[in-house]
Amino acid sequence: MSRTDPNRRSRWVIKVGSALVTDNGRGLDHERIGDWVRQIVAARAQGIDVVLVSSGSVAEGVRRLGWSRRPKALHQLQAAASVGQMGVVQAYETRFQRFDVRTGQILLTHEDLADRQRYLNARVTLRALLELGVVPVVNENDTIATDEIRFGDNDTLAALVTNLVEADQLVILTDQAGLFNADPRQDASARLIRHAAAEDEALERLCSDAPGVLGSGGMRTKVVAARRAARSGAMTRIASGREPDVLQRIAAGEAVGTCLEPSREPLVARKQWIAGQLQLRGRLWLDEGAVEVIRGYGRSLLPVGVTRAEGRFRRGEMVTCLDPTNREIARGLVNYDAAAVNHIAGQPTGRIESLLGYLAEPELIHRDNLVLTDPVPPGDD
Ligand SMILES: Nc1ncnc2c1ncn2[C@@H]1O[C@H](COP(=O)(O)OP(=O)(O)O)[C@@H](O)[C@H]1O
Ligand SMILES: N[C@@H](CCC(=O)OP(=O)(O)O)C(=O)O
Repeated sequence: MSRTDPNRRSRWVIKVGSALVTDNGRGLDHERIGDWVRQIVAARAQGIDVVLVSSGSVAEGVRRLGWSRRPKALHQLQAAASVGQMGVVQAYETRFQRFDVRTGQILLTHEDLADRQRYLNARVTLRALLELGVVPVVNENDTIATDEIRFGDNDTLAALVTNLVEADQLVILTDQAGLFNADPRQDASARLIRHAAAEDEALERLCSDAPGVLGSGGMRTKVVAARRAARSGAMTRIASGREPDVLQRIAAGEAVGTCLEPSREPLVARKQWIAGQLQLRGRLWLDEGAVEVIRGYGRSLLPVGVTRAEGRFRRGEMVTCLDPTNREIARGLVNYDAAAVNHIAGQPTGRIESLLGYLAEPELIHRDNLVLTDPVPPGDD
């Protein structure tokens, strides 16, 4: 479902930082985790689907291994992440279980989101989890990511996940009340910024480079994350995870923390984002019926409405959709490669599996991934 669908539940990505999750390195803060879980369960009942991005694996691993401080060597960080991640996911799973809500672990690397195929796979999995009512718990796959390919901080990862699932809002919970006009650790007179434009590059200059002892990005990566999230039209909220009922108050519309708003209207942002993502790799010709349901009702494109395909595109790449008179009506990310599309063109969805031997998706292009081309006024072509 796209952001414009009136029946759509809203979607938040909630990121929680290491210091919060591990009570400043003392160990997983089960009580606080339980409190966020309670609020997430309440938010879901109000129509908000949540993807959780949680840090804490390294900090918790360091503690479990009995080390006195965060190591510098990558192999030690990776070992700590491997040990600590067990505790992080277990803590969420245990708490959600009390509300009869399932969780699913997703560990991502930079490459998973840079490579189109893997990007699409991650997206499909996350969407499937949300449709099943599961709360995905995401972290970077620290155990295999090397220095060159690491996100390094979960603020960046959370922003990319926000774009990936087209979330309406990215909520970054941290150990400060929000973004201040100077680092409150260094300047006691620093004031909280309540509202700003996410694209405002001057915000970065307000952030000191130093993260907390346990965090890795500091405030700068949060501000940059807000800018990234704004590219797909999402708003970012930076707030304290220690504030009572913080998530519920945000859901109720209260001005908690710092609100970083995208300047562009979400649909415009979303269109530009899809269009800016990829090059056109192929063309699909649609029959009149498909043109009508896509234009008129914003439906997904099914194989039955396609007459033929041209180009050497792969799954996940962008194709243009043409009407029988060669006029472009939409662009979108296709779920099958060119050979497969030509094989299933004109066929009902129920036959995909027997024709190809597998079913990647029931749609050729899901409506979430389909951007209508502005209609050409009569006589204007
Ligand atoms: N302008 C600022 N406003 C708020 N915090 C700031 C600012 N500049 C730097 N910081 C620092 O960023 C820290 C939060 O970043 P970090 O430790 O990485 O948190 P997290 O673990 O939640 O990701 C704060 O504790 C604060 O000291
Ligand atoms: N993947 C790492 C994330 C480190 C990180 O970004 O921490 P933070 O700046 O506290 O969100 C971990 O789980 O320890």
